[in-house]
Amino acid sequence: MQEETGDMARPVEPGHFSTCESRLDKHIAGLCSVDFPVAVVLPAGGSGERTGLLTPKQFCTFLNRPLISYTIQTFERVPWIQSIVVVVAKERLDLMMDIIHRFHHRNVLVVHGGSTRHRSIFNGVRALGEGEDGTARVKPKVVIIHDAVRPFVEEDFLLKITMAAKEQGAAGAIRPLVSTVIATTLEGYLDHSLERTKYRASEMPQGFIYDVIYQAYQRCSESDFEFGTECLHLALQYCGTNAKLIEGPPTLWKVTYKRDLAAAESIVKETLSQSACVVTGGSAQATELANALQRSMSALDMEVDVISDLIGDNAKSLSKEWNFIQVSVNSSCLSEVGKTLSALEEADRALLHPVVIIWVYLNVSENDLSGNEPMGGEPAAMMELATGAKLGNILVYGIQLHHSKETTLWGRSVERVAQMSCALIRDRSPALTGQLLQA
Ligand SMILES: Nc1ccn([C@@H]2O[C@H](COP(=O)(O)OP(=O)(O)OP(=O)(O)O)[C@@H](O)[C@H]2O)c(=O)n1
Ligand SMILES: O=C(CO)[C@H](O)[C@H](O)COP(=O)(O)O
Repeated sequence: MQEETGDMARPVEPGHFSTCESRLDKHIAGLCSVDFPVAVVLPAGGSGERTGLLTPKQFCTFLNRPLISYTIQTFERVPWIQSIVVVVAKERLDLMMDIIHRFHHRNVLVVHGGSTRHRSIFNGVRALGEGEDGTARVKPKVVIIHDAVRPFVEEDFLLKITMAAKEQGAAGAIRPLVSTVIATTLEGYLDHSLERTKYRASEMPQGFIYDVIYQAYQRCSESDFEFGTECLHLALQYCGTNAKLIEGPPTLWKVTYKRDLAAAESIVKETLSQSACVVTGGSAQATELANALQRSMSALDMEVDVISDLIGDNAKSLSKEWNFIQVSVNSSCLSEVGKTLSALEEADRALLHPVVIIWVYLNVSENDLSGNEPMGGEPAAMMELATGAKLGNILVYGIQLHHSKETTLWGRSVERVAQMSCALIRDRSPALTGQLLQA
C-alpha cells in the first residue's frame, strides 16, 4: 500500500519554512553540489515498546505536533532531497495521512511497514524503485536511511553522508561510545570487555547507492531481516561495500525512552527561543522601554529586534521564527496585540510551532504609585483574546509594569520584564496564557 502526497516525479518544492531564497543562496554559495537524485526513507513502523507508552513514540506529540512531523520537516528543508518515503504500520496509515495534511507536508510517499525495522526499511527502499503495481519508478542515485525518531539532523551533515555514500557506496554516522561494552557469560558473569576507544556507536543517518542497499536486502537472509540491526553490515556482507564512517554531532541520538521525548521537546523549545521582535507602536516611551529590554534580553542570550509596527518592510519579521513583544503605554492597547495576532494568523506562522506574543503594558500615570490600580476590564479581555489565540497555536501572555522616575527602581523593573519575557518564551507554558503578570 502506498499513498502519495504531491508529485513524486517533480523536483521537490521547498518545505514550509524553507524559502526559495535559501535554496538560491546555497546554489550561489556553491553548497548545493548534489547534482544527482537523492531520496530518504524514514522507517516509522515500530511500536516504541521501550517508552512504555501506548502511542508509538513517532506519533507522540510535543508542542502540539507529533515527533514524525519534526523529522519530515527536517528533510523537507533540504532542497536537494527529492522525495521522502515514510514507512508506517498498516494500522497507522490514516493517522500518518492526517499528520501530512495537517502540517502541510509535501512530496511524501507513505508505505506500509513490516514486522521488523529491516523489513520496513526494505519496503521503503523498494517503493522508491517501483510502484505498488510493479511499475518502475526513476530510482534515486543515493538513498538516505534515517530513523523517524531522530528529529535533529543538519543539512551539512546529510550532505557529508550523501557525498560519501556516492563515492564509497555506503556511509554512516558514528558517535563515541558513552559506556564500555562488555560480553557476559550465560550465567551472567563478565566474559570480557571491549577496549572502548576501538569501538563506536552506529547512529543514523546512513546513505547508500540505491542499488547497493536494494541488492543487500534482496540477498540477505530471513535471520538478517528478523534480528539484524545494522544496514551498513548488510551492504558489507552482501555487496562487499565498505561504508565510510563519519562522526556526527550528539543531536543525532535516537528517541528510545520516554525521557528522550522530553529532551527532544526541550531542544525544540531552545531553538524557538533564540530571538524576539519588540513592536513599539512608535511612541517615544514605548521605544525607550523596548531599547532597554533589547539590552537586558541580549545579556540573557536572546537576539532582540525593535520595530515600530508590522507593516511595509517590517512585515518581514512575520516570516522569521521570532517571538513577539508588544509594548503599550498607558492607554488600553489590547487592540495592538490583536493586530499582531491577526498578522501572525494571516502569515500562518503558528502552523508548525507555537508562537509567543507578550503584551508589555507600561503604566506611567502619576496617581498609580501604589502599582495596585486595577486595569479596568483589561485582564478579562486579555484572557478572552489569549483563549482564542491558543486555539490557533499562539500563546499570549501579559506583563504590567509601572514607570518610576527613580532610575534604580526603573532599571530593576525593566530587568524583571526582560527575565519574565525570556522565561515565558522559553517555557511556552499553555497554562499561563492570558495571565497579566506584574513586574
Ligand atoms: N517494524 C519496525 C520496527 C521499527 N521501525 C522503526 O525503526 C526506527 C528505530 O527503531 P526503534 O528505536 O527500535 O523503534 P521501535 O521498534 O519502535 O522501539 P522499541 O524497540 O522500543 O519497540 C523507529 O523509527 C521505528 O519506528 C520500523 O519502521 N518498523
Ligand atoms: O542506529 C542504528 C543502526 O545502525 C540502530 O541499529 C537503529 O537505529 C536501530 O535501532 P534499534 O536497535 O533501536 O532497533
